Amino acid sequence: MNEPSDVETVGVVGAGTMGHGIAQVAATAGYDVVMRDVETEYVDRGLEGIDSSLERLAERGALDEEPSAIRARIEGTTDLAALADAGVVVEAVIEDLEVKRDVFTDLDEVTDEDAVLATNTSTLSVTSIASATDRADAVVGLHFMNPVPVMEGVEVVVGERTDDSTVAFAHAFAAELGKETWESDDKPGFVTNRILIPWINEGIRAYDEGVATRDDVDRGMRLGTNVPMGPLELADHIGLDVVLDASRTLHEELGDRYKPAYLLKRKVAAGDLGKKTGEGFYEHD
Ligand SMILES: NC(=O)c1ccc[n+]([C@@H]2O[C@H](COP(=O)([O-])OP(=O)(O)OC[C@H]3O[C@@H](n4cnc5c(N)ncnc54)[C@H](O)[C@@H]3O)[C@@H](O)[C@H]2O)c1
Repeated sequence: MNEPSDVETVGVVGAGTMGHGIAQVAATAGYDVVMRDVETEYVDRGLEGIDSSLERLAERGALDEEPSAIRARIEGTTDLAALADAGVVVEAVIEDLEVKRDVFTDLDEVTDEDAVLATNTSTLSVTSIASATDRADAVVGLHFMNPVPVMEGVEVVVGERTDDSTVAFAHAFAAELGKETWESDDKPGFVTNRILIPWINEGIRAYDEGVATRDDVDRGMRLGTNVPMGPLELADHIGLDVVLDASRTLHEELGDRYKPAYLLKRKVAAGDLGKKTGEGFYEHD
């Protein structure tokens, strides 16, 4: 098993909202990073996201290095074999168990046997993902929060077969990235999404059922409970498709109190996914 301090290269699979954020914080912490997505277009979009985030952080004086120096440590690719030298790989592809299991089977083949394989899943079973490999002891959940460069916490999720040394690695690696951690057993939604997802769905229902306007649902929760974002703003920020996938898993595993809101399903069916498509509950530039 690797120690985070021995790791030189971090692999990231998926260059979307979370993947490119994870690549950015790993490079900022000094690691070389290989970020892989399925199409060049998605890789390029992820790299552009990193460029603009690094520029913003530099303007605020939040970086110890020039953005270009950090950026030079990140290689974007569509080639899975480019992850061969990674000491740890964090998977952040879409929230679909079969897609994630396929990715882990591939990672098991291409990476060194000492490499730790982590999943950023929001709600899926780490144990089911790990069982697609021959190294379930070295598979762990590393659940980063969005936006990754800003949020301080990472949830470490312990699967049925995750070895204690892998859990220790996960905490230490997150600390190397400047994050604080907490630990959750491999139960649907872990700590955060088990509680957050029904909160978001209830906010969508309150809006849909005319309890208050969109803005007042969010304003009410911001001003009334001191959260930084109301449920509808937060849903746009996360991605309505991601919220719906998480809701469906929780509903399936935990019953009716986790049923996805009707309006959430309608927005996703219309392709209005929030910030990433420019329209969700709000319009975004
Ligand atoms: N968005 C959030 O707020 C948030 C927070 C925590 C965790 N997560 C979890 O992180 C994961 C990614 O979510 P996201 O919001 O970044 O989604 P996203 O849709 O922004 O990005 C997913 C990316 O994965 C890529 N992809 C799909 N199959 C792939 C494959 N086989 N190999 C490589 N890339 C592949 C897609 O092309 C896309 O670019 C999900 O499991 C999600 O539940 C999301």
